[in-house]
Amino acid sequence: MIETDKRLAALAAVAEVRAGMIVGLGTGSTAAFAIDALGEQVRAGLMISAVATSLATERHARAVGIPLIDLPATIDLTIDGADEIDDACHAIKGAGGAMLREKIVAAASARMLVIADGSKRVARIGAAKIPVEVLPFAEAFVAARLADLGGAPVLRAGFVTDQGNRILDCRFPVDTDMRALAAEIAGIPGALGHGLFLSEVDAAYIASDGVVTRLERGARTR
Ligand SMILES: O=C[C@H](O)[C@H](O)[C@H](O)COP(=O)(O)O
Repeated sequence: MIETDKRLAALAAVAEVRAGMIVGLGTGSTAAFAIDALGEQVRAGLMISAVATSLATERHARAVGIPLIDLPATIDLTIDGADEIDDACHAIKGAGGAMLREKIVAAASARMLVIADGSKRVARIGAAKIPVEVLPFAEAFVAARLADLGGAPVLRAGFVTDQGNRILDCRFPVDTDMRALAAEIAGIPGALGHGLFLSEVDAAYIASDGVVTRLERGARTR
């Protein structure tokens, strides 16, 4: 059922893709449904080009025939999954370790859509692990700073990002001010990116028991 919901959410987002667009392709099991659907449309004649947010997505996109380009200055529309999303379209991403490239692609995008099954929808983000990508040289230093912030960082064992870096998974107290936290993490030298997406997501398609709900963010803040 969850797989059906992931697919339905993905199809709803893919319906926003128009000919000629540059599309950002997310990473993960939900984004994979969007890549499959777009690949089908490309093979049927839809002209788009795409930017991949991970090496896995790059391989998948090539396999289904979607033409890929390097990151341009502007992307028209990005479709990506999330680990948690609230009704204001604040999200946590990065369970698959791709959040650094995902954040760059999101920032370059005129519009970003999150797709998810209903298990990802929460009243307030923060229960999911918040991953922080760290330069290996700076691992102990960044871990200590994250611990000072209350994040109880844990190294993701055996995992190396597409950029050759490590991930520290953090859990912060539930009442943490996420916007202040995002700024604090961004200010730690050696912390290269994190999974808090507080301003990037414009809308979300969330499917539960076969019904797709669309969440639309208010005024864009960036
Ligand atoms: O690094 C991984 C990405 O942020 C994914 O988009 C996120 O973890 C959701 O993945 P899934 O759709 O597999 O739950």
